[in-house]
Amino acid sequence: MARSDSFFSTISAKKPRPDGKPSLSVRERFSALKNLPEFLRLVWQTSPGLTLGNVALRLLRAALPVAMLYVAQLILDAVVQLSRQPAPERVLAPVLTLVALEFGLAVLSDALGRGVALLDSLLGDLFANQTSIRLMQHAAELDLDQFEDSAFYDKLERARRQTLSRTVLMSQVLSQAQDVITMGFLAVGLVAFNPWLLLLLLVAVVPAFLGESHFNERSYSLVHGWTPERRELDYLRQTGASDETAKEVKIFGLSGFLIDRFRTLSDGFYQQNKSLVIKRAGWGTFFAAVGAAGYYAAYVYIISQTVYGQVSIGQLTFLAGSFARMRGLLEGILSRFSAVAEGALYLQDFFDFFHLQPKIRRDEARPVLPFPRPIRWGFTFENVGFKYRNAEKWALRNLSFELQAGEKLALVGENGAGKTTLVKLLSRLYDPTEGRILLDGHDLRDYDPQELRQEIGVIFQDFVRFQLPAGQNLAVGRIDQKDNQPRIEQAAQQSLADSVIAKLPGGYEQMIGRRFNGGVDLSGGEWQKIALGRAYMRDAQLLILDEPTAALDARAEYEVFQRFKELTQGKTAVLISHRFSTVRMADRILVIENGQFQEIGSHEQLLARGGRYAELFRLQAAGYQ
Ligand SMILES: Nc1ncnc2c1ncn2[C@@H]1O[C@H](COP(=O)(O)OP(=O)(O)OP(=O)(O)O)[C@@H](O)[C@H]1O
Repeated sequence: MARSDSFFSTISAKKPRPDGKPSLSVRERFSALKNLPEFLRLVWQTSPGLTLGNVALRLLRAALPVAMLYVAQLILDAVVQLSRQPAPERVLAPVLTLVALEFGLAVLSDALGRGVALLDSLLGDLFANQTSIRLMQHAAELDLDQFEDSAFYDKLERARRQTLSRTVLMSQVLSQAQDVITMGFLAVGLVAFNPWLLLLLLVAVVPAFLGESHFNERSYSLVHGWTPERRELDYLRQTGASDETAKEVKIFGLSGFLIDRFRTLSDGFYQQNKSLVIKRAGWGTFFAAVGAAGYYAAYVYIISQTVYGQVSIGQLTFLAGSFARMRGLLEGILSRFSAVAEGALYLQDFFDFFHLQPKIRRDEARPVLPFPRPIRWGFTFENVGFKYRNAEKWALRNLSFELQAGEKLALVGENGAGKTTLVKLLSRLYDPTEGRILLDGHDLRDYDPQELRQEIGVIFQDFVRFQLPAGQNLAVGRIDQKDNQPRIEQAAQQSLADSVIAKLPGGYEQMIGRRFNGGVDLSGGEWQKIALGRAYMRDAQLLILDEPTAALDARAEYEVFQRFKELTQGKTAVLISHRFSTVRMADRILVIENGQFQEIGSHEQLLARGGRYAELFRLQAAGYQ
């Protein structure tokens, strides 16, 4: 074998992982075990009853192998004894009693095994469900900004993927404890006979353990390092075959492109994994042979002791059985140790994810102001600047203006000008990088973000098309009112969604979207009316509509805005639109260009001013002539 391929060179070289980090050392692996107590605490919290039952059954089961071997020894010795007596004096009854005892133990062992498997599976299912829930809860608390960080996504992805493997880890840890106890029982018998046998056992098993743990470490490194690519693979798989993308994939003939990329990535992983599993199989065979040699050496020794009359035939079977069993157990314990250590490493990702804390949250150390009801003066932007994570360019800079209480303000600007960003800052999905935003004279950060969001109704241009029944799709605007049918119907009337719902076969109960059975899809404009209804579900003091009518026909748009003016009387509203027919209805219009303040004023004032707004307005008006 080439030097570079040898096990010893790979174990010593600390090869870099595909993600550039060095591979994990044995010490790192041991230190990952520190995650186990916290993990076991979570298992216990999942169900103390099932956990206790599981441990009790496993303890009982741990004692059975040595008991069965001992009964087998008694049976053989009794048989040998009997065979030496003259035939008429032989009595079978004591032997049969022993056989019945062994039969009972065998049945008990099987029943306990099944009981353990049952409790493992129930506990595992509960644990997987609870961790998935915790995962969703925690993800919901985090900042939007964190979701835009790819390292965060990788963490989330690893944490999510491990929901199932963590239940495996749980039974591995419990089985480990069970096997250690069984080993302890068996070791007592073996040491009593000859302590050297125990040493022989270690010599037979330890190299296999080292090999196994080395390859586990490499396998973890490989999988860990490939997380971004595996995320991309999932994305490609989803894009290549999903209802949402099928239309464009077909029209643009994208399937070949997607499949090529998938093939390149998946082949890369396959090749790296293949070389690893081949090496693993080779070294595994070698170490298994070493283990077998150890076992047969011990066997020969025990046989010779039997031949020379040092031990009985029954003891021979007990010792040989003990040794074989211990070898199996020790191998299992050691290799499971590296699997457990590997699982504990993955656990690190899981806990890391839970240790991520949002920045935008109520600061307990800072006094929190009650949200003003009603808002008295409004919002003030003071020299506000914002840069997205990892972005070179400022999305907004030096922005100062006032949004007065009760005012309808329209935002105008070309694509990428920063309109949506402004709205995200207003609803505290992000905090400004520079400057500050005030509400009634106080920094927005002095209010509870939760309360602030309750007072704001925002419909974004990329609103979510929830695959839910029509009524609930509206109710997501205020989910605690999901059973308040009159309120849902009122919101539907206000947003014109009522006419859409009237045409659905199932009315408010009709599932919308094609993902689930019996779902009906809507047109873009119909979806928009539903989304708009979400804003009316709220009793918000500030309503923000980010291009709410882009997909509506001219008549619907006119109606929506007539209603919008009526329905938001006395409320503050921000409206983003590229249609000037809509924009001109606002009290004032703020024009932004390249993230910078350009001008502000009423439609008439801005036209008279002859600036950017007037230019854009005339440009659009010319299109209609
Ligand atoms: N999540 C993000 N990460 C990095 N950059 C972003 C992100 N979202 C927006 N940007 C950038 O910030 C700038 C402003 O984007 P924004 O969405 O606020 O523009 P907009 O005026 O709403 O555009 P449109 O009219 O196209 O909706 C753009 O240059 C955009 O590329």
